[in-house]
Amino acid sequence: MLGGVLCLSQRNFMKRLEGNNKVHNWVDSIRASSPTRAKSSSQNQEKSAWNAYHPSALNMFDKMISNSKGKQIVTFLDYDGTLSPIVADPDKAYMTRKMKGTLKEIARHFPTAIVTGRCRDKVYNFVRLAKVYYAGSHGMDIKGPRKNQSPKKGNNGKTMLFQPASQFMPMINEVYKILQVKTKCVPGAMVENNKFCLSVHFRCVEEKNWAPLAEQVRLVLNEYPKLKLTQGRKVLEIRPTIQWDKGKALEFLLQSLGYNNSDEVFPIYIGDDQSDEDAFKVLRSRGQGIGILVSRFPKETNASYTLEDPSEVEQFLRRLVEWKRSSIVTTTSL
Ligand SMILES: O=P(O)(O)OC[C@H]1O[C@H](O[C@H]2O[C@H](CO)[C@@H](O)[C@H](O)[C@H]2O)[C@H](O)[C@@H](O)[C@@H]1O
Repeated sequence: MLGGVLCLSQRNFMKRLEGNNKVHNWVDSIRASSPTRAKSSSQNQEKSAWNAYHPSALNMFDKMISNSKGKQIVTFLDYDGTLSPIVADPDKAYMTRKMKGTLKEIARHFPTAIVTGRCRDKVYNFVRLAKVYYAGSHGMDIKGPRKNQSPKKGNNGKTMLFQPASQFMPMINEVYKILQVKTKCVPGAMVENNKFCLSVHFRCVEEKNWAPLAEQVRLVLNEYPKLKLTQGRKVLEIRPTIQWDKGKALEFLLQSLGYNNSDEVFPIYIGDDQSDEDAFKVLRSRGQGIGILVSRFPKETNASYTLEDPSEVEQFLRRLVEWKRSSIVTTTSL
């Protein structure tokens, strides 16, 4: 009996320890995903070493274009931190006017999809471009081209909806309500409902309260084994445990565009966050196109190239448009 009681308390102790470790790992990874380091000379060296493996996509533009020769470029763009700068209020993450104009041109010249953790409707309200395909909720809510539609024809207004996690919507709504109540006591905490996933925002929470907030999230998630947690830039993201992510969404969109197992396509995926790594991995394993990480700081990544911030993303996209325009002029004047 005594042995049994000891075992139980030992088990409880181990469980608590496991819980504490989980919370600390999440908090560490939130910290790592948004580094704010001042530039010292050793950090400059670290950055140069990193850039040797992940050079600037602006510097490598000509090489990249020559690799895409004869292939259809398709652009995949993350939203927050890629097309729009990171801001404290997620409802105010607007693109600059310049970015919006460039994005419009990109979508005119190349099949283009926005792949985001956001709710699809919300991101559409920020972007408002009909020619773009939208994959919201980390790819779990895709408004994309009709299967095997001819890629040359664009979306023609004909789209289809793919929602592989639709059965989780009631659960997500339930957890959203619970988390709203449970996180009320943490000043600055905010929960965002992204339809098939949730975001718990840490950006406006004092760092000393990060662990208590993460602990609230852990306690709620304990009751929902069919949901899992991932980390982003000062955010914890709660999603269904289905095998679906931005990488799968990218493959799905390529297939829908008629480029399944095709050599004729050159996908360019640009993103800044952990969730974009799934897409970079897919491109690497297919040996196709390029992944571009948006980051000012060295980070472990599966992307080949880098850009520092959304303003460099805009420059890169503009060069792509200019190159396309000039290649059209050259072809028509031949
Ligand atoms: O896949 P993404 O488009 O990058 O979406 C990921 C999360 O982006 C948003 O949060 C991030 O941007 C906010 C606005 O700049 C910022 O306040 C927050 O700290 C960042 O994590 C969005 O609000 C989340 O729902 C997305 O999961």
